[in-house]
Amino acid sequence: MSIFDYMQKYDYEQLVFCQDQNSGLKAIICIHDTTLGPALGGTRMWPYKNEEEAIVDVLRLARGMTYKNAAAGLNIGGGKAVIIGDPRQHKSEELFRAFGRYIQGLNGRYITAEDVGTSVADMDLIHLETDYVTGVSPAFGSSGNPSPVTAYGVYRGMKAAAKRAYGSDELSGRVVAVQGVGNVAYNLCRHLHEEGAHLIVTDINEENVNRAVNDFGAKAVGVNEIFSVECDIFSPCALGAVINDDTIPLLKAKVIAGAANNQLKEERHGDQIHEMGLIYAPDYVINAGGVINVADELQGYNRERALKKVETIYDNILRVFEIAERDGVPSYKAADRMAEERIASVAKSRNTFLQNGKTVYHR
Ligand SMILES: NC(=O)c1ccc[n+]([C@@H]2O[C@H](COP(=O)([O-])OP(=O)(O)OC[C@H]3O[C@@H](n4cnc5c(N)ncnc54)[C@H](O)[C@@H]3O)[C@@H](O)[C@H]2O)c1
Ligand SMILES: CC(C)C[C@H](N)C(=O)O
Repeated sequence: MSIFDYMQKYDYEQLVFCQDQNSGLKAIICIHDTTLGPALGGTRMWPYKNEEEAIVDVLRLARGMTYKNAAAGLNIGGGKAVIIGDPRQHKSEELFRAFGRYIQGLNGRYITAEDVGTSVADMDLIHLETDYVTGVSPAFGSSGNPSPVTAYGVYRGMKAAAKRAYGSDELSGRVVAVQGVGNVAYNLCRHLHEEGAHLIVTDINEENVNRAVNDFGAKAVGVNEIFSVECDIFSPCALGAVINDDTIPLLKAKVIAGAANNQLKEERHGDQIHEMGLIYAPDYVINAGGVINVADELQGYNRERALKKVETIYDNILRVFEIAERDGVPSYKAADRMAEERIASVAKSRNTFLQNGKTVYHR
């Protein structure tokens, strides 16, 4: 399919290619939809094999942010950026500053933040060239690393999913199996441990496993074992596509609730777990804490206000289950409907009330 055909199919607004010979920057910024507000989404740095792989990724990720931001109740549209390169080798001040200048050139239509392969330090460099970056160091009045706040949102969403499955959101005594104990999941484990949940963890990084074992008394298992352990809740917090033909038959949990993006390998896997009676908290609804936190910076960052908003992930997850019941669909489809209904209703009200062609922010 041609790029324009694909953009037309999912109604993308803009795709921007950025090249800077001096720093070696090769980046792509994608703005999917700005109905709700400026497009906000992180910058991923990844050693893509070729340009096509990078284009496909940025298109998919940007559309995902439209849904994530809408479902979270933010007045923010969806976008994302990718930098082609190895984050362990190709980072430099010049590269991020060049990238920042391209973002500035979009004059606020796209606002960036952290994603896989980028950090607060990288955002600080981008910030030297543009106003349109979030997740910058707290020293600049910004919100810093989004991961702990993402974790808090996942914890809240997990409680809502437990309520749906077991009639109580109490996690004390529940067994939670966590796949990947990195930045987000370490903080998630802390919340779960404090509430009295029992943790089973795995990671390809031994140091991360040891940290969870030592700090929270977690039981460590092998990376393939995690899918089949006896537990109440399975929490995918590593990479995407872990709910698939191979793993579904192994799962013992009644609830799936974790931080990873794109957990379902294909939509049909969402149908399959629904038919099996599993309670699945859709990934982009439960892991929206990070973007809710960085979006708060657009009003002048207030951590208390941001955390209050992150708490509403609990209600958003329950609302998804209500829509699923209302429409007789799996929860992943219900989440899409929740996001689409909100975008459509705001678009309609703008058509009705906007007469001067200017953008207004509905708060
Ligand atoms: N950081 C955020 O604020 C945020 C926000 C939304 C979504 N997410 C998503 O949540 C997930 C975790 O993000 P993070 O920031 O904690 O990343 P991270 O890299 O810090 O943690 C991921 C962990 O998973 C481990 N891992 C990778 N492959 C594995 C495998 N096959 N088996 C077991 N462990 C494996 C890694 O070693 C690492 O410890 C990612 O999918 C990310 O896209 C993160
Ligand atoms: C804006 C970022 C903090 C968003 C985060 N990378 C996510 O996937 O939700």
